[in-house]
Amino acid sequence: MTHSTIDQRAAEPRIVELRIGAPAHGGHCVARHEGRVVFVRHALPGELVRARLTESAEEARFWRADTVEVLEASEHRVPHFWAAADALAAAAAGRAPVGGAEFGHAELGHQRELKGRIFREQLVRLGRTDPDGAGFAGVEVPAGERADGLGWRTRAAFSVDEAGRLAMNAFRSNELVPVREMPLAVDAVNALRLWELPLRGLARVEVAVPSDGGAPLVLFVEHDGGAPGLADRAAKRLAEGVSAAAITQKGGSASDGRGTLRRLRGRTWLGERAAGHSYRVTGEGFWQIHRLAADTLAAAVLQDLDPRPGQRLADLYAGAGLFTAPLAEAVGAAGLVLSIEGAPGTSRDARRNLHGVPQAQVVQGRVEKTLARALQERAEAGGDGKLDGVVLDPPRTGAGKMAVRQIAQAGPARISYVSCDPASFARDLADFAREGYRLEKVRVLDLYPHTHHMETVGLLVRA
Ligand SMILES: C[S@@+](CC[C@H](N)C(=O)[O-])C[C@H]1O[C@@H](n2cnc3c(N)ncnc32)[C@H](O)[C@@H]1O
Repeated sequence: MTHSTIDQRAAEPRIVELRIGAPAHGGHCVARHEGRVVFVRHALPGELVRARLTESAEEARFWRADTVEVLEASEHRVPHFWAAADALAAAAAGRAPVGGAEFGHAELGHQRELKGRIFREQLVRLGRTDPDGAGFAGVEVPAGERADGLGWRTRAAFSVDEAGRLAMNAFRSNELVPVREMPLAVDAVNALRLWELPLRGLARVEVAVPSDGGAPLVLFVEHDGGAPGLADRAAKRLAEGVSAAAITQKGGSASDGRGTLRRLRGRTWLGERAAGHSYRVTGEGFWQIHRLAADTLAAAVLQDLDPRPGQRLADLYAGAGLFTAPLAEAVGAAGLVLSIEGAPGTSRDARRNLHGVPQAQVVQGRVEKTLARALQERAEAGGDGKLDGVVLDPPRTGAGKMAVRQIAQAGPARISYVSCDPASFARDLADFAREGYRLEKVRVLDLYPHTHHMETVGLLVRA
């Protein structure tokens, strides 16, 4: 019996005809084939499609499929804006579409409607919470967004194929698809024309551009033990003013403190501005991806937490200190913002960004391991170890029970929860409910147009 769920019979793909049902979390729609659930990509609710089974092990509870032909199209279907990500064009050419624009075949308004349905379903099913009771008013478009939903990514990561071409991965696959544009990225990324650089022998290329349009930083990721000088050669071909660095990955990324970042030209960091503050973000260090996200989220968090002078707050999963800086300003010298970030490189950025702000206490470590201890230390130093408010912005996996319990034990009156995943947000909501918190208000922002992702900002208060 095979334990692989990937359908290896590529020479003889199994095509099935499916009537498409509801949208599901993760960028799929649900269909049924001979009683079994099939998660179908690149289809829309109501459509009749022919789909290639991409995972179809007999023993699997559900299968996966990708649309290759639309027999009855939804009224919301539109031509895909990006050939490399267009599933139908890819199927016709006998290749897979690149991931990262999996909703590009739907009108933008319909994409947001689907995200709203998915969000509501996750909250009710996993969070036992009615989002409408918390004022959920549908997925919002951030102020300043382009009407076509393109040109928003300030960060992009590419692979390099064996022929040295800039490429991206197909969904859940090692298959590399060469690309010569990235329509979701800001113009400054496409203006680099990375696909024209000599990349053969490099592992990946990552690019970041400051949200306000400053000079880009290109990271050339070298294979461990790869030929020397490849990154230097590619960097020389970049336009003047573009910074470049090389990373040799030894099982991790530079911001994890396990890789090495080598300056090739210009700076190894980006200067970002948001919420009236300046930030330095090194190499691979975390910064919000959508050009409008940092300002939009900081404003939402400040509105929900409503910080006052002298208050004690915590910014958890703090990154380079995006929320810590404005919160520290609001609580003033008599207050406290405990800023906890796990990645050593990103935490070093936070330390630099908050240098000279004594009320911001930067702690590097995992929230679930450090929060209770940091508060205990404050209690031993004469405080009560309590917090007035908390903002948490965990990675896709969410905060988890241990972190939720420690946050609740600190007794904050207000918790602002920023989330990029409705499922983990919903699960954490259920844990917060067990600790006596309820969702008072929730907003969902479309900070990832043309993908299935969404950003949530929830305000929790004591029940
Ligand atoms: C979604 S980002 C948010 C960063 C920041 N709030 C911002 O908006 O720029 C999540 C951050 O959490 C960090 N992280 C992931 N797991 C963590 C953990 N268990 N404890 C602390 N930080 C963690 C990541 O390194 C990343 O910087």
